[in-house]
Amino acid sequence: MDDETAVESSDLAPAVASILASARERSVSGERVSVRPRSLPDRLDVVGNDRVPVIAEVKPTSPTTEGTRTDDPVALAKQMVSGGAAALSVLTEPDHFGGSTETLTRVREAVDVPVLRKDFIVRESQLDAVEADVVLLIARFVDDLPTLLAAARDRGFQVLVEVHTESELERAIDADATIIGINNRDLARLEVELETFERLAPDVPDGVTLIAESGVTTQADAARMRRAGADGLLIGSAIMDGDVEANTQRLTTRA
Ligand SMILES: O=C(O)c1ccccc1NCC(=O)[C@H](O)[C@H](O)COP(=O)(O)O
Repeated sequence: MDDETAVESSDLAPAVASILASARERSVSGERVSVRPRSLPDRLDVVGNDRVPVIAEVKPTSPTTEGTRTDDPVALAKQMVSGGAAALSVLTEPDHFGGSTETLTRVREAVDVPVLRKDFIVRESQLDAVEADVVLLIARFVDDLPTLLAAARDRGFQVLVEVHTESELERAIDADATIIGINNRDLARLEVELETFERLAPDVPDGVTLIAESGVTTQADAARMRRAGADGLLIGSAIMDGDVEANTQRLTTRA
């Protein structure tokens, strides 16, 4: 089964349209994986008793970041864990985020927390060859969400389904997603509004692990997302900018 979406490139920021086009075209080959994942929901629960449960993101660059961070991503990942990160996210998209699947594999070997593969997965074949504890499916880009979700689960992955609108959230719920991320970043204008999470979170059923994604830069932002119901916060730019361990320490400390 190969899965493509009907999303119009003209509705997306140019960088996102280009990433989506290459995700659809990138040839992927490799053996089917069978993952024994570290549990993301359990880890967020445990860490959330004492600290802000943060999924810290190894994100060397991005369409909205100036410059590229070139230090060893494995060293950065270890600093994130030392700083109190509950879990990690590793960008594997190469052209706009400076990521790679090799980096993900090295990071996952070097730490013992759950690791999310952050990429634009739109076809089942992209789920092969690379192990991770969690994979991301962006609802907007996946037409047949239940089928791709099942394909990921069949390989052992936990699945974070990302949404940005009410209708995408409905699709995620209908597909029985158990981990849902509400992305505060709009992929058309790349603008970030924390109100997005606050607006959608009340419609997420009990029992779903709910992640607030993007735009958290201060302890006050983190507290705001927790108050609105986030079980975990996905934070990239604010951690990658400067001293990664100190930034993680600050953002995982309750305000
Ligand atoms: O971060 C970007 O510039 C970006 C641009 C286009 C599509 C996706 C993008 N980011 C992906 C993410 O989901 C974020 O890296 C993640 O949520 C962390 O966000 P932040 O803390 O705001 O860096």
